[in-house]
Amino acid sequence: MLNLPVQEPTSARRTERSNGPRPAVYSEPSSEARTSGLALLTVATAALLAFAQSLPLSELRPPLLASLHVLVKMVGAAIALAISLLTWNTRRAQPLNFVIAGFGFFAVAVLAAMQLVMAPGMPGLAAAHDANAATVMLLSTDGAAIAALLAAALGPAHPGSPRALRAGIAVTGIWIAASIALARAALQWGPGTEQAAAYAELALAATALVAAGLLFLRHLRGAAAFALLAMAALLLAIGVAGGSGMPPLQHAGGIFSDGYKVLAGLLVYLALFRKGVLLPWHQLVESGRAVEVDRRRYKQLFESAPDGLLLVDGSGRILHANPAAAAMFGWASGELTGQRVEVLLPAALRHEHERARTRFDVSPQARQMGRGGSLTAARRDGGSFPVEIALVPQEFGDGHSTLCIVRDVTERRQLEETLMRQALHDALTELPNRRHFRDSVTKALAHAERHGGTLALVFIDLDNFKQVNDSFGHSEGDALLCQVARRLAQTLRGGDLLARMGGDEFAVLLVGAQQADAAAVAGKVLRVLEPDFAHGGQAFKVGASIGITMYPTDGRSVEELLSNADLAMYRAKHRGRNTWCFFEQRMTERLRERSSLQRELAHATKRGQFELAFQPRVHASDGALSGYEALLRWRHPLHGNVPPDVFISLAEESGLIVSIGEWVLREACAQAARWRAAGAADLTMAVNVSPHQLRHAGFAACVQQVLLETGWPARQLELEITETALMEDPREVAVLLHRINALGVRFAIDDFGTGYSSLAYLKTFPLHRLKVDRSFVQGLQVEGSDRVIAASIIALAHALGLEVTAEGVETADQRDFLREQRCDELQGYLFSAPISAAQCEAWLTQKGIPCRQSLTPHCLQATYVCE
Ligand SMILES: Nc1nc2c(ncn2[C@@H]2O[C@H](COP(=O)(O)O[C@H]3[C@@H](O)[C@H](n4cnc5c(=O)[nH]c(N)nc54)O[C@@H]3COP(=O)(O)O)[C@@H](O)[C@H]2O)c(=O)[nH]1
Repeated sequence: MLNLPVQEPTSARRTERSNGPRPAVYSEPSSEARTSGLALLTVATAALLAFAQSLPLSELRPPLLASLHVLVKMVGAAIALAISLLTWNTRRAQPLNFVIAGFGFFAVAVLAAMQLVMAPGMPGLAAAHDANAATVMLLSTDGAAIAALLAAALGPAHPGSPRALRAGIAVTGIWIAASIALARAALQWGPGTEQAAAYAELALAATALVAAGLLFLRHLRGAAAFALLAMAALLLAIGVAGGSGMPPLQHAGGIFSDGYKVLAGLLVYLALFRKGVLLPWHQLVESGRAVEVDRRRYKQLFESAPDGLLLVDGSGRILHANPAAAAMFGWASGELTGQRVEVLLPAALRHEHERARTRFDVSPQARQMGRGGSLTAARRDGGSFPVEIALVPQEFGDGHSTLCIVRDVTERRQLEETLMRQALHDALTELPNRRHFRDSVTKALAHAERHGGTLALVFIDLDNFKQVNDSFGHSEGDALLCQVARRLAQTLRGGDLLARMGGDEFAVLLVGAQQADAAAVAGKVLRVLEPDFAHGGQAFKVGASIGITMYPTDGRSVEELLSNADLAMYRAKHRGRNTWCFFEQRMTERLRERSSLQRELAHATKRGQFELAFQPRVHASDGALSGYEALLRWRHPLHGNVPPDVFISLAEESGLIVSIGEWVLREACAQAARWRAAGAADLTMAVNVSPHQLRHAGFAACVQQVLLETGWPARQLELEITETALMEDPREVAVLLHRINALGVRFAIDDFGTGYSSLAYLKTFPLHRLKVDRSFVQGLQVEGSDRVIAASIIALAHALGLEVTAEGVETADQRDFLREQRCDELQGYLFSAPISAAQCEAWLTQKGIPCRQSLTPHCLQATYVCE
């Protein structure tokens, strides 16, 4: 059986000793029944004594009577001595008032013995047999007993300090010495002191009665031992009063008087015995039982604890191991006892552990679970596993030992690793994520700063990914991202950190790289993305715009480097995508300028800084005017004309495009209505619509409202929507366009050929026109793919029942080719640049509604070269 160390730690015992005896011994349990039994016994004995007093003892012969009296006195002295010895031996378990009472009874014992020595017929003192001296001794003895009981009644019930004990001993000694001195003085007194002695006896008896009352009062307050003392004081009072005026010996009355005193002494002995011996013994038995209960409880806890518990002695030997520890380390229960604790460690760690244990033994300190990190432990079969331990130094009487609490953290460690992996890696591509990347850059920066190194951050944003995602669905998009991640990972070196920053953004950290290295990596990235990506029978083309920042020239913190790389990447996008760009300081200046422009844009409408320009569209067949495209112009008081390419994107970023777009729509329709009123009845007004406007819930209502307000016929309003905007959320957009189309409004798909539209979806939109992007038109001069593409787009549009407008027509060759391909409408500088409303009005007024008439150069005062 496992014997747990349940004794109190020596340190605890030391503390207790220094604090003196436990106060618990004074919390005497009430024992009313036993006290009443004793009271009955006392009363019975007293009654017996009273009865005995009626016996004819006085008829006994004087020597016999004297012997009997001496015997009674000897018993009394012996009891008094027993009381004082008991008190001395139990002085640590007794309260101070009882100890002082016990010391008083020592005086009683000594003085009673002297009385015996002084008795007639006893060999003894020189002054023996003197009646006065004997009376003094008797009075001193009785006085000592009564004083002792008074001390018990009035004295403090707390433990006595050594000083108080010494004082008690001194008083006792003084009392004895004073009594002897008085007895000696009494030798000089003449006869006739009997009367005074009788009064003194009566006074003592009265004092004993007072003591009895006080003791009884203390008994009533809950201390059972005082009941015995109260009864003792009462018997003493009877004894003292009964013996008053009698000669000390050879008198039957004196024997009875001393009998009461003997009885009183017995009760005092019993009271002190109960207090000093019985109660502590009961408490000892009780605490022994409690200790046993505790021992069982702790044993149960030890054995059922889910953690491994090992009690290891100072030499590293296992004293006890609980079943969980045995199971954890692959040992049978009980086998670990007696083993060295190092058997639980892999061989390679044992020596180091022994040294650490020796250091620990020199100054053992408790260690909390997991504080010292995790350790590797060994199973009996040689397998290892991670553990955390807590150490609790133990100090018992048999030397110090250590309780080791061992926890197998294998599962927790696996979970932590999984969580850590999830927290630092992208779930889709399994590449390090943004957080991981930032952490790595932070560390690399710290290292580079210390060692004067360099870093390059290559920020990669895929071109056209959004269109793929929107057109072909997210699963295709995800598959494409995984392929991109694989290709990038394969093309980079092992030491380079490739991360997915989110969406279609990737980043590479190149430690120790110079500009040339970063440029080489950017070039490699573009090359590796060049071949088509294939998934689900589809082929996708994905390019990338790459921004590069260098440490330390372009920034010194992660935030700065990342945001500058982002700026450089945007620059690359503006440069036409699929290229890379190093960060330059002026990019941040441009950013600042853009922010300030964006703030001013918010006030441009109410400050009247917006104007519309109108670019004519002509019929390809005869060059007759078919309509206008409204184009927004921002006349900035300081910056002059801000190009729409700049401010439209700012308006889109800030959301201002919704209100600005509404202003354009209203102005364009109002203007067209005025021209209509002037006779230009059949013209179409085309207005550009941003994807942000389409996403705005009130767009359809806004169009309806504008048409109502301006009176412009819905069928003569054409909303131009870019291919990309259509494909952002094709289903939602189709629903919206059908709602607006129901009003009669027509739709043109703008910049066709630059985006990624699905022909399947094109059929679902209520489209009327397709505008061929000017990038194809401008490539028509030379024989090549653009001619083929433009021709195909026109044919496709016609096949879908759409009219075709070619944008950016600048030369007659372009016009002729487009005519040949049966393009319906033409728009471009060849016919007119965008012109102001006033210029258009001047022309309309002069010519009188020239609908379906050839435009002439002079009338539009613009670069107009129509034949
Ligand atoms: N959502 C809105 N977008 C608008 C609005 N107003 C303009 N825009 C868009 O801004 C982009 C730039 O427009 P802009 O600078 O006005 O350029 C237009 C023409 O000036 C230009 N163009 C026309 N003919 C020629 C030509 O022969 N050669 C040549 N190099 N450029 C020419 O093309 C632009 C019109 O393009 P498009 O809209 O695709 O028909 C532009 O994307 C505008 O759409 C607005 O109110 N809302």
